[in-house]
This record gives sequence, structure tokens and C-alpha cells, in this order.
Amino acid sequence: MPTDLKLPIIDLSSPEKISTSRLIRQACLDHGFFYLTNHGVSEELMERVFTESKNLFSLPLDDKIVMSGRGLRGYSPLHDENFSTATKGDSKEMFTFGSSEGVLSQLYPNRWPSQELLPLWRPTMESYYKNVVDAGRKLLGLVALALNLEENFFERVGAFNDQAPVVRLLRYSGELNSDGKETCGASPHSDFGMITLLATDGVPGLQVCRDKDKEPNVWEDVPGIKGAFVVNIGDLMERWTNGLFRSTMHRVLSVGKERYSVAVFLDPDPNCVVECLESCCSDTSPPRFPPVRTRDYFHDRFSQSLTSYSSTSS
Ligand SMILES: O=C(O)CCC(=O)C(=O)O
Ligand SMILES: [Fe+2]
Repeated sequence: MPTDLKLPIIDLSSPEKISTSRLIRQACLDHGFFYLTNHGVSEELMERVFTESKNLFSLPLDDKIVMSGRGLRGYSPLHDENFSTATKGDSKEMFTFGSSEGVLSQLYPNRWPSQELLPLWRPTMESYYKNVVDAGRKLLGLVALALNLEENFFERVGAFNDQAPVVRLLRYSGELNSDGKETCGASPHSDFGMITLLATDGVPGLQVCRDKDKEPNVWEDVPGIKGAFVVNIGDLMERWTNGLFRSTMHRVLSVGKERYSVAVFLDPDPNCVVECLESCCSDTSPPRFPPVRTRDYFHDRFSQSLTSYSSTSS
């Protein structure tokens, strides 16, 4: 039986920036995961987002399929994403959207459900986007302080802006294997970007594996805390920090119950080159990863994980 992981709780509203950034540093070194409270996104807005998400996924498949868009925006059906070659794909549906402004929105235009079908959908989601991105900006400022950088570092180097983050609504069908084997709603993976802010409906299933090299993998449950985000470090942040901050492997196990969650990926701008921070390398600890442009890195990762992406991209 997996045990609950006791993750640190970070209060984003604390005026004590330095001590908060120290707590974040420790959480990122130890777990790569923490809870975020008092983040400024109201529970009322979160509830509306979950209601609209359920409304969308409850539409007939024909109405959803017309909103498919190469995996990166719009609807992705069950089994589209797969991080493991051994399975038929994750038992989840997804809907992804981003900012309606900027270059990314021209490359990958948002797909919105029709106003006749879901009149409150777009305003609710756009409001959520704005609110979470504001929280994300504040959080990244503290992450920068945690790395002994200037608070606006990630904006200054062109990594963070209002248009690069992406929201992913998820619905896990909850189905269990008839043979009693573990079934994954989301197979084991690490997130690609800088940082992820996750809200769930309280149904369990999220688990982390703190040491992916240990066989067999040890999985620990991450229970939800009402109103709090579960935050985790992504692979590009791990690369920036030369592995100091951990992009921890996680998965969602099916528990025989439908589950909804909303992940906001604070991805770097596609043109941002991610290379080891000076403060994170030395003669004795040289850079472990070569510099990489975010766009190229994401292209490789999505090609490996998303069927709808690899079937249409070159
Ligand atoms: O739904 C969850 O709890 C986790 C989702 C997740 O890990 C992801 O979409 O990357
Ligand atoms: Fe994830």
C-alpha cells in the first residue's frame, strides 16, 4: 500500500519573501513537489472551471472531435497520450488551450466550444488562465530568489511571459483492468516545462516516485488539499538548475472512479534557450545538459508522447 507523501505547504501570500523562497528551495531539492496556498485564485473560480470542464467532456464525441488540434490545442481523445510503449495509451481525455494572443496562438490556434453549446465556457477559462498566470509570475519570482537570482530573472531572460503558459483540462475515465493489474490514467512521466500548477477534484490517484532509478519503483500518494495547488518542477527547470531542482516522475493511477483535474504548465517561451545557470555549476559540477531551445525540446518530447502530434508533424 502506498503511503501519503507529506509535502511542504508554501503560502504565496506571505510577505516574508526570503524565508518563503528558502522553503521553496528545500521543497524543490527534496521532492520537486509542494502545495501552494493563498495563491489568489478563488475557490469559486476553481469550482466554475471544474463545472465547465465536466460540461465539455460530457458533450457527444462528435462535438469534441471537431475541436481536435494536433494535440497541442483543443481536444485529445482517450489514449492519445502515451509515455509507455507497453500500453495502449492513457485512460484520459484532455482539452488544451493557451493565450489567444502572441505568436504561439497563431501557430496553434485555440479551439473553443461553440457559444451555443457552452456559453460560459470561454469567459470562465480565460479568467482562470489570467488568474493562474498571475499566481505563476509571483511563484516564479520566488523560485528565482530560491536560486539566488533576481526576482524577475525568468521574465528578463525571456522565459516567462503571459502568452507561453498552457492549460490542460483532464478527465480520467477511472476504468480498472479486469485482470486486477494497476491501470494508469496518466502513465509515469515528468512534466516538460518550468513549473506546473495542478488543481484536482479531490478524487485520489496522483502518485510520485522520488527515485526513478530504484527498482521496483516506490510510489507515494499525493492527496489533494482543497483550494491548494499541487506544484511540481518540470524538466526544463531541472536542466536550468543542473539537476539541483528535481523534476520528479509522477503518474495518475485509476481508482475505479471518474476524476477531473486541471494542470497549468508554465512553459518557457518557445524561443527561450535553456542552459545551466552559473550559480548551479562549477569546475567540480560541470553542466550535465547542453543548452536547448524550448521549441526544439518540446518538439522532441511531444513527438514521443502524443499520437496526434507525431502523426501530423514533421
Ligand atoms: O491529473 C493529475 O493529477 C496529474 C496530471 C499530470 O501529471 C499532467 O497532466 O502532466
Ligand atoms: Fe504531469
